[in-house]
Amino acid sequence: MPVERTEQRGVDELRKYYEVYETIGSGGFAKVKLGRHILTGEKVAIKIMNKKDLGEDLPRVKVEIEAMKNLSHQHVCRLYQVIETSTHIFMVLEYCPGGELFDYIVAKDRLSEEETRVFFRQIASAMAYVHSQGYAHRDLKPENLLIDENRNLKLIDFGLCAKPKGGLSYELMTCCGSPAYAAPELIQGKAYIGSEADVWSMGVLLFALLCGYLPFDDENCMALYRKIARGRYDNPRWLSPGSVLLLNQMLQVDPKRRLSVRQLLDHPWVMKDYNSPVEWYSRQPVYTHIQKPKYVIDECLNIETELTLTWRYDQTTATYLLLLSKKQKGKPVRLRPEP
Ligand SMILES: COc1cc(O)cc(Nc2ccc(C(=O)Nc3ccc4c(c3)C[NH2+]CC4)cc2)c1
Repeated sequence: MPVERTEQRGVDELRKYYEVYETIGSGGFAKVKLGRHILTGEKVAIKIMNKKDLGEDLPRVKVEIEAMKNLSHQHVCRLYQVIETSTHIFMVLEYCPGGELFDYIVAKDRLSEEETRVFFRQIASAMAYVHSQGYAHRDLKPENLLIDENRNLKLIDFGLCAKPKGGLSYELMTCCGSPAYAAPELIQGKAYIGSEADVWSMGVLLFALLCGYLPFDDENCMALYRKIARGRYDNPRWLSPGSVLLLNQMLQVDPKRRLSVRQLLDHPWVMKDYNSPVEWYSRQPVYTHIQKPKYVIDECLNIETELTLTWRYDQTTATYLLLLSKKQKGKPVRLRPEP
């Protein structure tokens, strides 16, 4: 079978369930296209990966898909369906029409402390949840935070996440993520704790939101590494004393002196104007097993069977989750009429 016909078969499988429109994002070995789920009419984002382009990145994709199957949270982009053919892997994801937080910051130059606090509380909520599930994200940056239709943030791209077998207190060695947001211990190749490295990245992100530029920056990679390892940066004059203090507590070179995510949740700066800690529990827990109603198979025998359904991330999962999403948005919960 010629390659192009095999490749076309891969895309045909996708088109059984989704209309596919323009490219809305691309990076590395994948591109993301806008799509529409035919059965429910709901818009989705479809991450398209050609296996022959993936090469040694294929394990990263598998890591991310497994992670996404265990993560369901109001500030984490939802995975609806995975379609794998001989040539492609398609990840059908929650659609976030506001695009990247990165572009939002650039468009506004920098954000006010009040607006930053709204976004930062959502980031802390997502990270506390991800850590509670035993994962470290390891690539936190404004490009990996999308804005949904209600101006809420959604964390994306778990391709570099880690779930140490012994739990998050176990040390990691892999150096990964984007240098400007990477913690000193990570870029120095030391053994590090994923959640502690994530807090450093959150500090760099908080600085970028409040200032509109990076605390550690240099075109030369080695010069950048030296600045991060030294941990010295200037606070612009418009930062409040509360912001300066919080940044200092997060951008501690020694990870043991750094704030934890849990300490962030009720930090005075985070609580200001809200007077309540960040809610990090998931409002949409992922039931790994959906309990079907018990059936009495045979009155005489009165055999009760519990049919449990596991998420297969197939068309059924996508249809169920997209109908649930429609219901949560107050839209009529019905399938689109046959064309
Ligand atoms: C877990 O979620 C993931 C994981 C992953 O590996 C990648 C993604 N990538 C996405 C990228 C973009 C979008 C998205 O919806 N982008 C989008 C949608 C609409 C518009 C834009 C971007 C930008 N211009 C305005 C219109 C969704 C997921 C997620």
